[in-house]
Amino acid sequence: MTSTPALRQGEYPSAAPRLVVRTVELQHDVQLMDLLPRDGATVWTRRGEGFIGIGEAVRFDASGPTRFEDAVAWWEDLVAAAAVRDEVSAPGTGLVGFGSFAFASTPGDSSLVVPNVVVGRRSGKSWLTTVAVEPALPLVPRLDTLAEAAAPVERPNDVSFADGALTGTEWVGVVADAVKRINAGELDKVVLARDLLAELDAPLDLRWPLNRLAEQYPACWTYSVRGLFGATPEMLVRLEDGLVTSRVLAGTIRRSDDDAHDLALAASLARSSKDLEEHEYAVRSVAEALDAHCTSINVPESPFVLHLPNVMHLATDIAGVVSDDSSSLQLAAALHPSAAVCGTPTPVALSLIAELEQMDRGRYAGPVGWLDAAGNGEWGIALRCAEVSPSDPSRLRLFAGCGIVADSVPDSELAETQAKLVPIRDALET
Ligand SMILES: C=C(O[C@@H]1C=C(C(=O)O)C=C[C@H]1O)C(=O)O
Repeated sequence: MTSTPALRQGEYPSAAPRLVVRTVELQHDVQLMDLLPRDGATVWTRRGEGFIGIGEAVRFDASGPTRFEDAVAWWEDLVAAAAVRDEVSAPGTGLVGFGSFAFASTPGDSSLVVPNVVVGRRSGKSWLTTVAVEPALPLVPRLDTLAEAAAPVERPNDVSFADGALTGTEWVGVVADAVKRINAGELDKVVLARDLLAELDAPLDLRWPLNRLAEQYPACWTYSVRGLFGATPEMLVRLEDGLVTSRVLAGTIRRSDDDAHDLALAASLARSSKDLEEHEYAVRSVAEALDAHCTSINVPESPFVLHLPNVMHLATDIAGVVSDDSSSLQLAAALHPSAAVCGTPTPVALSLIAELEQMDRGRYAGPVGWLDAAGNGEWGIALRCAEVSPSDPSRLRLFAGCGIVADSVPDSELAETQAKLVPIRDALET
C-alpha cells in the first residue's frame, strides 16, 4: 500500500493531493474487529458497526488554536480534488477521514487521517473503500488476505501502573483548591483530570484492548486513531443528512456488584442536586453552541441514567436540524470544549485546568471520530482512553477526570477517577 508523508499545518501545497477513491459493496457480512492487522489500524466501532481503516493514504497534522479550521480547510480541498466512485452512496462511504484533536490549543497534536483501505459496516450492509494518491491506483485487497494478515492477537504479559503528573493525594489537594476557587466565586464548574502511566514488558498489540473494550462496553464507541484508543460513552456530535444529535454526560456514580443496590444508586444520582447542577452546565454549553447552527433543537427537560459496567452517568440526548452547511467536524469544533470536559465559564475553566492539572492532556478529552465528503460524521469525546507513547509502544498514559462544583468532595472525586480508569486498565490486564 502506498503512503505519503504526513503534511503539517501551513505545509500542504495549495493544490491538495488528488485521491482516487472507490467504494464497493461487499456481498458477505464482515466482523470488523477480525480484520485488524497486528501493526495498528484506525478504529471507530459500536455494536459491530462502524469502520476499521488500514494504512495511511494521506494525513494532516495540526496544532494550536486554529487546528480545527486548518483541518476543515484541508478536508474541503481534499474533497474538492478527489475522484470518487462510490457504488454504495451512504453516510460513511466514499472518502472518509478519521481524526483526533488535542484538548488544548497548546501544545496540541491533532491529526486527520485517510486510510488506504476502509471496511465499513452498517445496518447489515458492508462495504470496502480503497484510496490511492494519484498517479497511483487503488489496490483492491481481497478481504480474505486482510483476515490472513490478522496474526493471532498477543495478550499483554505484564503490566505495571504508576502515578502520572501527580499522586492521588496531590490530585485530591488540587481538587480541594478548585472547590475553594469555585466557592470564592471565580467560576461555577471545572473538570479536572489526572493521568496514570502504564508500562508493559513488550510493545502493546492494540487489538487486545480494542477487542476487550468493544465486547465489554457495547454502549460506548470504541476508537483508535494514531495511538489514542479507548471506549467513550459520550457523543459530542453526530451529523447525518442534516440531523444533528449529541449525548451529553455529566454526573457520575460508581456501580456496586449488586444490581438491586445499583437501582437505588441510579435513583439517588437522578435526585442528586450536585450532579444535576454539574449536568445542567454541560447540557447548556452544548445546547447553546448547537443553537447557532440549528433550527428546532430538542433538549429533554431531565436527564436519564446511563448504565455502564463500571459507572452510571446522568445523560441527555439533544437533537436538532442543522440550518447551515456546517460539517460534523465544524460542529465538533464549535462544541469543543463542552462543560462536560472543561467547565463554566469556559475561558476561566480552561485557564484553571492549565494552572492546576500540571500535565498536558494531549488528545484526551478532545474530539475523536470521522467525517465523510458530504460532512456527515460522528465525533465522540476521547474519554476512558490511553495514549501509546510515540517513541515507545510499551508505554502508555491513561486519563480520567471529573466535574468539580461547589459541593464536590475531593476524596470522592479521586474514587470517581479510579472507577473511570477501570475499563482501560482492565482492557490492558485481562
Ligand atoms: C472527564 C471525564 O468524564 C466526563 C465527566 C463526567 C462527570 O464528571 O461526571 C461524566 C462524564 C464525562 O462527561 C472522564 O471520563 O475522564
